[in-house]
Formats: sequence, C-alpha cells, structure tokens
Amino acid sequence: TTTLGFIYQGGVVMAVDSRATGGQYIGSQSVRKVVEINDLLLGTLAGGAADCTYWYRVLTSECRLYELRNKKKISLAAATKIMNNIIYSYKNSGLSMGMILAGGDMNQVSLYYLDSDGTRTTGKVFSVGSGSIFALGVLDSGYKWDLKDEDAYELGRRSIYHATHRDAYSGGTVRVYHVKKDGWNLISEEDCLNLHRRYQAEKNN
Ligand SMILES: C#CCCCC(=O)N[C@@H](Cc1ccccc1)C(=O)N[C@@H](CC(C)C)B(O)O
Repeated sequence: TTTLGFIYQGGVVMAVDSRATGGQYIGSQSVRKVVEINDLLLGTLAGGAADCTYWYRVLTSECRLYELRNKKKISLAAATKIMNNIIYSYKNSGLSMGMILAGGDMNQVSLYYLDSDGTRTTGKVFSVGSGSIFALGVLDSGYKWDLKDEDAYELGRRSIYHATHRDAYSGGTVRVYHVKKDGWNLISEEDCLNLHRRYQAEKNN
C-alpha cells in the first residue's frame, strides 16, 4: 500500500493506490483505501486489511452516534481521539494499521496521522504504507504551501504512481481526493498502467 495526505493553501489532497497482497499473492486491485467517515471527514487505510476495514467502520459509527447525541458534527480532533483511544486499548495485541485522517476542524482543515502503536499526530505531509518511501521522494521534492489545486492533485498522483512503479505491494488504481473545510470530492481515479504510459511518453518527448 501507498497512501499520502498533505495540506496546502487550497485544503488537503489525499491520494492512494488500491492493491491488497498476501505475501507475493495479489488479493485485490480494487480496494478503496480512501474511506468516507462523513461528508466532512476522509481517511486513508494502510496495514492489515481486516484491521483497517473493521476499525474504520467502528469509527464511522462512533462519529454518527456523536452527531445524534450532540446535534452537531464531530471535530476531526475528537474523531481521531476516539480512534486513538480504541487502538491504544489494543496496543501490543497485533493490530496493524496506519491511517491518515483529514477534514474540517473548527472552521479550518487539518491532517492527522494515527497508527496501531498508538501514535496520533497532526502535520502537513504524511505518507503511510510499504510504498511510502518512494512516494515521499517525489512528494517532499515537489511540496509547497502555495501549490495551485491542479498542481497539488498532480503531485499526489505522481507520488502514488512512482510508488506503484517501484513497490510490488502497491498498484491498481490511483485515486486522488480534495478535502476542504466544507466537504471533500473525488478528483481522479486512473489505472497506474495508463499513468505509466503517460509519464513514459513525457520522458520520450
Ligand atoms: C490477499 C489478501 C487478503 C489481504 C491480506 C492483508 O491484510 N494484506 C495487507 C498486507 C498485510 C498487512 C499485515 C499482515 C499481512 C499482510 C494489505 O494488502 N494491506 C494494504 C492495505 C489494506 C487496507 C488493503 B497495504 O498496506 O499494503
């Protein structure tokens, strides 16, 4: 898996691949690794497929229960704290999860990283998964706060593409999302083989 999220002047860009593997066996090329928590919050999943899928659903139901009980949307800080407390209660029991969570938080967007060790931090640039070392090489060299939206989307796309090219455990579809303080939307989803042809053609011109 390769997942990433970064904050810039236009909000947050999140990008992921879609491959699931069991050893050298490819279990799926169509995993949705960007998950909707509600219409303001998005998350990315990396690690154990069952762990990520199960606990993301628990988080989603906790967020909905918060809304029903409090008659207001949950903040990103609160949603990540709920997830972190759950994960921490299972520390050292073998969970394997790395999540990036983004969304509106008290009238601004913010970005959190959570993992099954119990880490919960905010930041501007995160990449998580077996391919994150490749993605970060591209992402860190291209990141600026002042990126224009289209350039930010392309930076996320290229970063995931390079990881799918070099990491055997990443591949399939490259999905790019844009998260703003008032909502998120899907920007693009392209097969990494098509991206490969496009980027190789650019090199040959
Ligand atoms: C094949 C198959 C079923 C999925 C097995 C399965 O959890 N694979 C994991 C890798 C892993 C992790 C921990 C123990 C063993 C195998 C996987 O593909 N994770 C990807 C993300 C999830 C959400 C799809 B990525 O992190 O590579």
